[in-house]
Amino acid sequence: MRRAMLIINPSSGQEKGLQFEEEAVVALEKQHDEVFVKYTEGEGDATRFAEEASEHRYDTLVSMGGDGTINESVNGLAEKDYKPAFGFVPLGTVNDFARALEIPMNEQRAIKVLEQGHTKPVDIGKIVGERYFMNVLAVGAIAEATYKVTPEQKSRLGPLAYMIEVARAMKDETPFDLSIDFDGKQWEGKAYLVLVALTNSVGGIESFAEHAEVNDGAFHVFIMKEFSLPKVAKLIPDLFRGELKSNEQVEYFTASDMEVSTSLDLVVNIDGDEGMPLPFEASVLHNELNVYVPEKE
Ligand SMILES: Nc1ncnc2c1ncn2[C@@H]1O[C@H](COP(=O)(O)OP(=O)(O)OP(=O)(O)O)[C@@H](O)[C@H]1O
Repeated sequence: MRRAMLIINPSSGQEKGLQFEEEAVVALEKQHDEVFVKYTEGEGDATRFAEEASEHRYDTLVSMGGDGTINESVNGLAEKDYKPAFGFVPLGTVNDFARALEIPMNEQRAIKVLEQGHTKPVDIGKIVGERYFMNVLAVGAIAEATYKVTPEQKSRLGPLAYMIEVARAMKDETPFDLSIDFDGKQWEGKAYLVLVALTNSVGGIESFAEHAEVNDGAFHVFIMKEFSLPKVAKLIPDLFRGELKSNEQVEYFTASDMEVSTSLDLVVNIDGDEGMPLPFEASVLHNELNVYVPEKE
């Protein structure tokens, strides 16, 4: 008897979830005897539903929503003794996790991926003692600028809305003292921004950490060091060419475990949402979840 749970956030992606409910149920019924649908009403619901799916040993958990809903679902599954296979239909603005896994942005095609039933093991990030994440951690006032993006800007401009706020913040930014202990080594220096990417796609830009694989067991750490104006101009072309890690304004390394502290009162941004004050410790949970992905020919 195979059972699937389908979590829908009815408010995600301009309320597209309910529109695709029936199609998703029909797709899941191809490989499951029973499909239970749960609707979120607010923060924490997707986590609770995912915990329930793990506790009651569902074979599959599927979430339809934006990165917020997917993140909450992953938080309900990570490090549980029993974990259902996890699938999702991206309905958000940025959908970094979907981009990294090559899950189509088109809802019907994403639902087809569930029907094919092909899964692969994927890494998850853990902020020790706090929570889990799938895409990226960011530290610096530039990262904090992303909180200023309103839902209206997001639906009007998409990922560009974030870039505009970041560009605004860069104008009057000052560097901070940063210290990262990682895998028995240490990096110390002045920085404007630190990004810890678990996948290639950051802020909707798939070339950000082009070489990152979803299950390489590594964080890809990018530190934007003190920059001089003529040189900073090269950051943008390098970013879109997938060469950010070799830019001379950027320090790059990989790590599987790291502790990050700074001189300023900064808060870590976790997958686009405000997290907790520094310092924090993060580690990679290698091959933590089995996720539905398109089958490669
Ligand atoms: N029924 C609901 N009505 C309103 N908000 C909800 C409901 N259920 C969950 N939420 C809230 O929705 C948020 C998650 O939204 P999510 O990120 O999935 O979609 P989105 O905002 O459309 O996507 P994105 O952030 O990528 O644009 C959570 O903060 C959660 O509390």
